[in-house]
Order: sequence, then C-alpha cells, then structure tokens
Amino acid sequence: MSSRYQREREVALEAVRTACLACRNVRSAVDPAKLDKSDRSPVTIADFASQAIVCRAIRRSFPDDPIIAEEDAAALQKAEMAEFRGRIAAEVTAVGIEADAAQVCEWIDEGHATEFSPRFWTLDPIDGTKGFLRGGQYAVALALIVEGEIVLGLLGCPNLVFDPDRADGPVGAISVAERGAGISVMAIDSDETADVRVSSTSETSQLRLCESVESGHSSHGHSAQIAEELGISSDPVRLDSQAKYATVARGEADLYLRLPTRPGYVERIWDHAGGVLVVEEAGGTVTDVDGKPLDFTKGAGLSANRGVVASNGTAHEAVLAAVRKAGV
Ligand SMILES: Nc1ncnc2c1ncn2[C@@H]1O[C@H](COP(=O)(O)O)[C@@H](O)[C@H]1OP(=O)(O)O
Ligand SMILES: [Mg+2]
Repeated sequence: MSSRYQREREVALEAVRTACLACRNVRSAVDPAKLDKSDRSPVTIADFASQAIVCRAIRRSFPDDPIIAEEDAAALQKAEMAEFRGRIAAEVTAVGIEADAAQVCEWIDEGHATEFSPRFWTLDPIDGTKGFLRGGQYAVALALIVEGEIVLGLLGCPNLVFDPDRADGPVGAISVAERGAGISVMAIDSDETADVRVSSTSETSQLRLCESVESGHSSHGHSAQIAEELGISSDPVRLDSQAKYATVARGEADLYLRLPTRPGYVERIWDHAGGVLVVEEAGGTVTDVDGKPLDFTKGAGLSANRGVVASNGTAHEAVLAAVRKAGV
C-alpha cells in the first residue's frame, strides 16, 4: 500500500495502541460492581489517560497541528482533584510514558482546538463511555483532516474480536485507513494484520443492521420502520461506539444507521471522522440521512448534516429511499 502519510500513520497507530492498553488497564483494575455506583471516575481516568497519551504523541511529532479532542483538563485543576490527577498520571506511566499530574494535564489540553483549520487532528479518547462501563464495545478514535478531507482514520477497539470468523480468537482490533491507500486491521496484542472489505449484500431484505445501544443516541423507532420498509426481518445488532463503523467495514454488518432523536442535535466530528474513512476505504459509503457527504469544515460539530447512514455502498441508495419514506 503506497502511503502519503506514512509518518502520521506510524505515530497515530502507536499512540492509539498505547491508549487502548491504558483503557484496558483501567477497565480491568476496577471492580465492575463499584463502577455502577461510582461517579464515572474510573471511566474518566481512562478518558483522560487516553487523551494525554494520544495528544502527547501528536504534539511531539507534529508540533504545529491543532487537535480537536473531546476532553479538557479544566475540571482536573481543582484542589480536590489532586488524587484523581495522580491516578491518571499513574495510568499513563503504567503504559511506559513517565509523567506527573501537571504534565498529563498539559498533554490533555493540547486537544483544546475547536475551529476548523487546513490541517488538524480530531480525537475521541474513549468513544462509547457507556459501552466501556458495561464491559462492551468502546473505541479510541483518531483522524487527520486535511483541507476538509479525512486522510487518516484510526479506530482502536479493545473489546472487538480481531477476526469475526474466530469468535474465540484474539480480542482487540485497530482499524487503520488512509485515503486512497486502503484499510488494514491490526491486532492490539500481536503483529497479526488482516485486509478487510465491506459485504457485497445488495438484497435489501438481507441487510444486517447495526445501531446504538442507547435509544437516546439514535432513534430505534425510525430504524425499525426503515428495516420494515427494506423487508429486513432480522433484529438489529446494537453496540456502542464507532465499533459500528468497524463492523460495517469488515462485512460483519451491512448498514449502520444513526438517526436523529431530536431536531437540532449536532453530531461531534470526533464521533465519526475515524469511522467514516474506515468504512469508505473498505469500499463502503457514508452520508448523512439526507444523502449529503459529512462536512468536516465546520469546526467541532457536523452542523451541516443530520444523522449518519454508513453502508456497504451497494445498498446505499435503497436505504436512503427508505430513510426518506420513514420521515426521518
Ligand atoms: N442525542 C444524541 N444523539 C446522537 N449522539 C449522541 C447524543 N447524545 C450523546 N451522543 C453521543 O453519542 C456517542 C456514543 O454513541 P453510541 O451510542 O454510538 O455509542 C457519544 O459520543 C455521545 O456523546 P457524549 O460524549 O456526550 O456522551
Ligand atoms: Mg464519543
């Protein structure tokens, strides 16, 4: 695969892999029973550690690139957060990056950009917080956007089986896509690599649909209507995070619907940029519910778009027609 962004890819892959390891450490170190009762602090530690790791890596290699990331360190600066800051620093140190609390806060705040620029990165340090808490799917999602076009997209999915045909095989998959250069999926814990491609399903009744677990993030009512319109009788697969894009990219699902639950909700770029390129480079198509391409020139929000439809490409027009019919 010829690569125009070889160095960016290497830096991004190493950073996402390390962030995935930190997320896993936090997840396995905490008693899940305690997580239910707590104030989200364990997940917050992983969010912050992941953002610190990835922002540090980008800043060291590409000092001039702005980063639009989900978290910031403002809430960490309070005196009563001292222990918490220390725990984040300990998690970053545990994956081989020695850091104190102040340093970690500085790295987190490298992700403070909000405005569009000709070249920038966007990061969701943990996409799918609820999946992370449930022990389900979550993703470290990173993308590089140049002149409004996603040129690199990475999804680190620590809980996704590497090979869908080996359910008891290795767990943990990082999808790495570069525009025009294709997509590879790498195991988190080994050198194993796989080429993937979207499905070729064109018969709409056979489409395997995936959507959010949370009905507050995507209208399950509308997706049931769309499925009926397409003649789909199988139940949708529900999973958290951009792992949905990864499953469409490797042909495990044919369609991901993200349908607005209320007028005016603006999707965040870090919730989609990585996943969009992963699906496109695997041969699929991504638009909003009106069939328009997602517009990454508006800053942190996808304010020119409504919802998302990601498909294997073959079925895209038929799906958009059903979306229109459902009155989304
Ligand atoms: N009303 C909404 N519509 C769409 N996405 C939402 C909505 N509210 C929150 N989200 C975002 O959906 C993402 C998770 O989506 P999924 O259901 O696919 O796992 C999170 O980043 C979450 O943002 P937040 O970071 O504010 O929680
Ligand atoms: Mg998110």
